[in-house]
Amino acid sequence: MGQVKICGLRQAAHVEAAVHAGARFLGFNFFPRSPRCVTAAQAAALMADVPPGVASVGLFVDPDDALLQETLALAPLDMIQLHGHEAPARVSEVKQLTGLPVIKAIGVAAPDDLDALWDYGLVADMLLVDAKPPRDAVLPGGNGLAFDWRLLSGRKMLKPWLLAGGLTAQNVAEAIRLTGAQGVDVSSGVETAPGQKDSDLIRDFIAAADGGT
Ligand SMILES: O=C(O)c1ccccc1N[C@@H]1O[C@H](COP(=O)(O)O)[C@@H](O)[C@H]1O
Repeated sequence: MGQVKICGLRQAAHVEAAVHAGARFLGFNFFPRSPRCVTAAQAAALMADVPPGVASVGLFVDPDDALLQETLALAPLDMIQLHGHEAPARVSEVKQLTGLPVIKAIGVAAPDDLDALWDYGLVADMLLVDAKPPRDAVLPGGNGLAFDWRLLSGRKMLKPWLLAGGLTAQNVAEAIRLTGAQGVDVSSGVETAPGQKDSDLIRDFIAAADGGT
């Protein structure tokens, strides 16, 4: 089975659905402007029954040290996802500060955006290749937008990576086929409205991703 990350979880029933369906990563969103945002205490409660072998990932956008430390004091995350404009040096700092592996999200819209995959591959533990958000977007991710997956075809990566951006149960197998991704990450595609996850959509997505890998 390929690796699936279900991001932006806010309810225990959806955590359970994701775990039972075989998700390897669960994403908890700490970006205040997101409709998927949770507090550290809420994330801690959601993580309480997550079994070993399933990683709890904290999603942050340009976090300062205090936010990272305060969140980790309550929620024992396994990994940090950085989804803002963090420079490579900040990725290294966050790794050192938290002692946790870091997933760095890279927005892709055109071939020029691909150079960053190499630069961040030198410092991050895992890469997350997402669609670049539109200029006027409120959210730097989680917009349900895909990019031209053919840009990644045959691309050598320095680190393990997840494909994200506009993935759904309907398109994930094709996305995996075109990019060679060994893992995928989804938020909007398993929701009925922004921030409203759906257990059936989570199960359908994981089954479809499994069929594609
Ligand atoms: O989901 C959010 O609200 C979000 C907010 C800020 C940064 C990143 C966010 N989500 C990440 O974006 C990918 C792609 O989302 P989608 O499937 O296209 O909706 C998602 O998997 C999250 O990792």
